[in-house]
Amino acid sequence: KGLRGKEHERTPRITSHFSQKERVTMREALKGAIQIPTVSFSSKELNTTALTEFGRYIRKVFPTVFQTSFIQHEVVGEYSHLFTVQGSDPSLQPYMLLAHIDVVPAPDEGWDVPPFSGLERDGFIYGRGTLDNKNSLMAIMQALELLLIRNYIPRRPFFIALGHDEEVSGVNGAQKISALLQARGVQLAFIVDEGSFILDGFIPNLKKPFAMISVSEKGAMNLLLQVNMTPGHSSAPPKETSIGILSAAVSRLEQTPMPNMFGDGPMKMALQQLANEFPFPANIILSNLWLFRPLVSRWMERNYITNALVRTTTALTMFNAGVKVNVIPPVAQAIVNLRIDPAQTVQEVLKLAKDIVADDRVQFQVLGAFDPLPVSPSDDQALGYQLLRQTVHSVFPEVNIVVPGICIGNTDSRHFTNLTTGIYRFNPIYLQPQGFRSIHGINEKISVQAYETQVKFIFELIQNADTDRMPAPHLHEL
Ligand SMILES: CCCCCCCC/C=C\CCCCCCCC(=O)N[C@@H](CCCCN)C(=O)O
Ligand SMILES: [Zn+2]
Ligand SMILES: [Zn+2]
Repeated sequence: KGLRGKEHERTPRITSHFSQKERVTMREALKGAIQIPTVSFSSKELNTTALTEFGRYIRKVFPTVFQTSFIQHEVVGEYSHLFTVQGSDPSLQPYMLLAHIDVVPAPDEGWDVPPFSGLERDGFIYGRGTLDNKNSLMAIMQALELLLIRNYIPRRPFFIALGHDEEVSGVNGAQKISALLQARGVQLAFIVDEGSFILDGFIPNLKKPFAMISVSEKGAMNLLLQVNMTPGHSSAPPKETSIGILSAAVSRLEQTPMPNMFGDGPMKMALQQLANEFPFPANIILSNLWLFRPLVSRWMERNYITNALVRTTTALTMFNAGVKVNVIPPVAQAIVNLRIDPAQTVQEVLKLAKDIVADDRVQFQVLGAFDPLPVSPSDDQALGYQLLRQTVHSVFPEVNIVVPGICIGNTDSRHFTNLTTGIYRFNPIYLQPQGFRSIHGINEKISVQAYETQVKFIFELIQNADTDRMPAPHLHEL
């Protein structure tokens, strides 16, 4: 199965029809992946046994990928995987499909079925990772396996990168893969990663689902706030304690939202492109943002998810104080997790936070921070965006709106800005608000049908990418 003599040869298009046996095999393969508890608790606490087992598992369920001579497989950072698919036309710029192996913890409480059972119930496969992100990982590998079984030879070279520590920063997985490719002089046409969906029911009055391809992602900052006071006997307390001062400070942060930044970024473009899908008068309002921008920016604030799309969010996530019931606490500490709007920077947000707290007794320490990601192109010449748009239209003919957006969470793709300006975050599956809450929450699940469609999507996308022409021009879906 080498590429010798196959240079520039086009293999005929293969229809994405899967046999009953293949459909059973692919769903069982996903269940098996869910059963391996590749949990990242912290950057120092990964389940390395499970990560090793996962490496063995993908070799077992995708044998053709591992046996194909024009595909090179490397383990990076001990547990991450990089596949280099040569492609028969090296003159075409490569792209990358990205997914991650690790998942966040999932205590059994609250789940209808145990989170690592991979059980199927009423047409859904349940478990941690079914939406974030073993569905993508398995669909990418499965689609390639099925294409190879059908003797498909990709024209355009591409990489598959499977990070093992995305949930705790990606520094030992995605970041090392990125450095390795940079050292090899690789430049990518585009990257497709997790991070957005075909959104259904997120916007009141908008009945139709639409695909949102995230072209940027928010920055982040973990801020430690600390107050030190002289300890003493609780029978004669001072007027204010470290706990009281710190509580007031974090409460001010929670009660004072960061400024609404809705303006010229991807979200404005998204709402303009969605305008005609709304009933009167919202359609008129959204088509005339030059006039109604203040009204729309306030409307976006009303729901906690759309609110996250227009401003830096402030989440109080940890609080620690006190050593004994009758001791005035010497120190109180809190951690605030901020997600930074693409129109702001870490430094601007840090200053805003200090101004809101406005109390010199509170010390600030930035535990970790990075700026928002640059906005990837979504114009007619943006190959990655147009290929995704084309593939959405063919695999989901009922979805006629594709818009650019921003990703409110962080993804491994942020480690690849050195290799490409085209980073697109998109999972080809329908997501309702309930599904959104299940990500990192309880009863995360994917329908068997949605997973099969995700495999079909990647199967089509790989073939669509094997073109040297741009997909048909973008007809503004207004
Ligand atoms: C007008 C349109 C309304 C749209 C509503 C938007 C709905 C948002 C949909 C999906 C967002 C899901 C985000 C999934 C990606 C999150 C990945 C993730 O959890 N990353 C972690 C990384 C942690 C790294 C350690 N620092 C995270 O962000 O916490
Ligand atoms: Zn994820
Ligand atoms: Zn996650």
